Amino acid sequence: MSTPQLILKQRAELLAVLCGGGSAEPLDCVLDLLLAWEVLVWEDYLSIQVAEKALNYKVRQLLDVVYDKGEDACSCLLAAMNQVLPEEQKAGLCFGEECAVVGKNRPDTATLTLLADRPVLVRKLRDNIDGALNVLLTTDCFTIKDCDVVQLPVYTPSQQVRRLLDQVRFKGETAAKTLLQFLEQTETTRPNPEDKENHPSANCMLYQKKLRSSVAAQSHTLSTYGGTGHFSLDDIYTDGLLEVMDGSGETTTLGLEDVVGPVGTLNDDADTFLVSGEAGSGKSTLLQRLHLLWAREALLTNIFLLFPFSCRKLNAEHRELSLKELLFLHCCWPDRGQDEVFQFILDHPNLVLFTFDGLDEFKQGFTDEERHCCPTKQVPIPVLLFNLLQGTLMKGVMKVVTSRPQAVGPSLKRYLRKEVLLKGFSPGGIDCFVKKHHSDPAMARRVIESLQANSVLLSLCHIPVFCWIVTKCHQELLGSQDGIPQTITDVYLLVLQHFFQRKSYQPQGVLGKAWLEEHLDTVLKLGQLALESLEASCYVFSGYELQRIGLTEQDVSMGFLIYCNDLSVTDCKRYEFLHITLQCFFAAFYLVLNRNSDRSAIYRLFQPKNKQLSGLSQRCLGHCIDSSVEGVKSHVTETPNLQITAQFVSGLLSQRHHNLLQECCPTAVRERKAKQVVKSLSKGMQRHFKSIPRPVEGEKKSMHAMPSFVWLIKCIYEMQDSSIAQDTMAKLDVEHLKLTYCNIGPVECTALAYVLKYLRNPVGLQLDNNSVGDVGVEQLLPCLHICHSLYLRNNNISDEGIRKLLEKGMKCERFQKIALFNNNLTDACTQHFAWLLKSKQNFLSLRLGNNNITSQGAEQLAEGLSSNQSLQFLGLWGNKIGDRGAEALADALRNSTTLIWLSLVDNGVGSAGASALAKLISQSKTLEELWLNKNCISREGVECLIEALKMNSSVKEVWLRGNNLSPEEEEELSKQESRLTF
Ligand SMILES: Nc1ncnc2c1ncn2[C@@H]1O[C@H](COP(=O)(O)OP(=O)(O)OP(=O)(O)O)[C@@H](O)[C@H]1O
Repeated sequence: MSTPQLILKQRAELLAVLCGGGSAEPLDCVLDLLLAWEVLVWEDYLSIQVAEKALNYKVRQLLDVVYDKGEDACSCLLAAMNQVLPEEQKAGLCFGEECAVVGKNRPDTATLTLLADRPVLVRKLRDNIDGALNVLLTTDCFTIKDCDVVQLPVYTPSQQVRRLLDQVRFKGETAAKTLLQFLEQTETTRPNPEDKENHPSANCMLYQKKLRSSVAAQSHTLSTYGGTGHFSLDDIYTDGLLEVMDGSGETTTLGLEDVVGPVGTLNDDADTFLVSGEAGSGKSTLLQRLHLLWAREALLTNIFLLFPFSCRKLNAEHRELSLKELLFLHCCWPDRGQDEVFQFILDHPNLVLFTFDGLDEFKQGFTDEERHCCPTKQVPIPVLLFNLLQGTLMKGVMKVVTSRPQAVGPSLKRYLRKEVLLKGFSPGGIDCFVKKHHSDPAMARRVIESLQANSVLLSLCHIPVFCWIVTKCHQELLGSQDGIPQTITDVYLLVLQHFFQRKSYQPQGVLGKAWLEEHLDTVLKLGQLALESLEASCYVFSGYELQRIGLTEQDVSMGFLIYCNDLSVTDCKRYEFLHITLQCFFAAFYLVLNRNSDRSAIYRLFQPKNKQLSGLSQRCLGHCIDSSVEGVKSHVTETPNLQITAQFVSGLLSQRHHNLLQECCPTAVRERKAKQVVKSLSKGMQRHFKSIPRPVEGEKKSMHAMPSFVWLIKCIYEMQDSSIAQDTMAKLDVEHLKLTYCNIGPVECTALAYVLKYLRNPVGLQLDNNSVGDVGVEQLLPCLHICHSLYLRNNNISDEGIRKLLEKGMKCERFQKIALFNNNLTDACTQHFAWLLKSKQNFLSLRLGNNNITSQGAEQLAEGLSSNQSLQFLGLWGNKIGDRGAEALADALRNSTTLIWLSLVDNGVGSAGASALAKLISQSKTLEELWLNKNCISREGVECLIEALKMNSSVKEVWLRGNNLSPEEEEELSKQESRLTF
């Protein structure tokens, strides 16, 4: 194969390796060589190195320019890449035959010498840029402005040298001569820089060792278990569901190792990887696992240094710091050669990774208003963090950030390389976690059985933090006399009981009925701390703050607060709640039980957008609020925590917990607060309903849920009062309810069904692109009777979920349409659809695209279709039904008097299938559109279709793009029948 062909064939791979690490260094090195070998002339170089263009643009430009230059230039490009790329990146690439770069005569001008020696000069000058600039300045070859252009801190030292060389060339022969003379003079006195470049020095190696061992120490146990029994991360870590979405909305499941891999990349030029997930979905734990595996050299082996940061802890850093100080103070300090280690970091951004856990907890919302690119200048922490995320500072260093989705606004999204969604545990993950948690297999089995017997509880366990609580409180759970927990408030009350029980002197399981009253003082103090600090976005507390609130050592020993595992240099002990959701729970308790709270506290909680710090919080938490941040527009990241708190407030004020709370708070106060909650929920819903636009003529009245709609529904669910749900839904009048991309998992499905079942009129429920799963499907069943259509595209649903859904669906008179594109369905689900079609003679639309249905499945479906006289739309796009499947379906549909639309796109259907479909066409009086794109139908098959169309007047279009036909055949056949589209 010729070298231009080689380049063309491997274009994607070459692009990937030259852009892969996000660093421009490999491309720059290749350009240096090509300039030196005279493959590129200066104009070519300028057309590639366009300052404002992204790296991938430049690489593409290089490939195009060299390709146009022909065979020799292409050979040289491959040779240059072979020389520049590290061995592991060359695997799988073909560089063609070794190309001898023809030795050229020594150039006769200094300017040309700079080009010919460019690769060597970059290495030589890197450690002496200041010296070179000095000489150029004093000889008047350069102005101060020229020096500034070269020394922009955003450049790595190699890039600074290249800018210097470019500038010298621009200045002309005198400047070039001056630079060469300078080099000659300094040459003899310099140590060999080449060794330094490729191999980290002994000091760097030592630092790496120290960093690895401190990261390992910090990450090997799970912090939530501190004080309540230890689990090493190895013993308990269970893989969560990780997904990434590409630009076209398709999702792919990922492994931990792919979090910083290329799959799902949306922006080649960015270096920030976001892992987003709801509260307690396991983001911090995932990061901890990543850290531990790096420290053990089991993952991210190409990363030389990994610096872990917690945004929670960065909140407490009020000093202005430089990047160097941030790294060394907050992670670990080099024992030797600080400057050398830091220089190594600056020179090798592609070997460094930063992680920032919990961006949602960072006090200040992301902004890119203040640019900062100097690694040694001290600036406030937010400026440092935001510039790192944008890549203005330390371009090329990979950054992994975790956050709840609500905290990631469009301004940050622009700087994301990709977004990975963490969706909690799969059903298999729940089992695995319980087994890891209980070393006694019999106990594990009992817990799993009790979960399986209660689908509400099972749905909660998809969120790891709930799974942890449920598993941890198994004793209270299995022996509960108050019924099985239904809501997250129930689950967190279990935790409370569990912790108090541990410290009680009473025998196991007999915490007195008045247990809350007994511990009320502790609960209220913890509640006060929790609420005040939530309002101030403060999650770490000093001993002084605990004292101020009156928390004693005994209160702390209950285990709800843990020591904050902090690597940074501060001597005082600091505390945090076991998990942020527990902080929300205590805050809710305080709002509910505190007799002195101001009367509008509940209303304010349900209007987080208008949130203002209460006088109390301002007074008490002045020290928590970063003075440098005051005055900056308030950020919205605490809203999710306040929303969780509101959920708990709703739950605690529900009638179900009347007995528990009756001795702790006067009934009249509680009832007043409960009324406030109901009023707030009702008002919140009204706001949503008012936002519903008037339907355009001919279209359905439809509501696209705003983000807080699901939250309000969850609050109503926590109250467990059907009359509230009923009253709310009585006011909703829509035909279509759209909840796509709303992070709806099984827990949300439970709440949705609880409320939506009271809708007055039937509705189309659109839940595409969520994580409903089989358990979520089961949770939706109580509202299926009110759904005329159910859209569940891309939701991880398998055959078992469908079995349960259709069992109920068959009995629901109004249920007429279902869309299940892109789930995990196989032939095992088609018999259920066949029953549905047989038994429901008003069913209209069945869309099963992009699943794994083969000819067998199609045959099963055909059985149902042959006795159905209602179906109008059947979509099987992207399955594998083949000719046999197409024949079975065509046979079964021949007697249909209702079918309007049929899609068998991309199903491996050939001419035999087409000729069976031709018979369907010849008999059908209703079919209007037949979609057969991307199959393997040849001329013979199309001719059958043409013959059949002669006898049919209902069909308007037959789509045949991407079949086995030449362009000439397509042209000829479309002339014969205008309804065919190729
Ligand atoms: N992969 C996992 N394996 C085992 N346990 C897990 C896993 N993920 C989470 N957990 C459990 O759930 C708890 C909460 O998880 P974690 O703190 O990682 O969630 P998070 O998404 O960071 O929450 P938040 O957004 O509220 O800070 C952990 O302390 C641990 O007990």
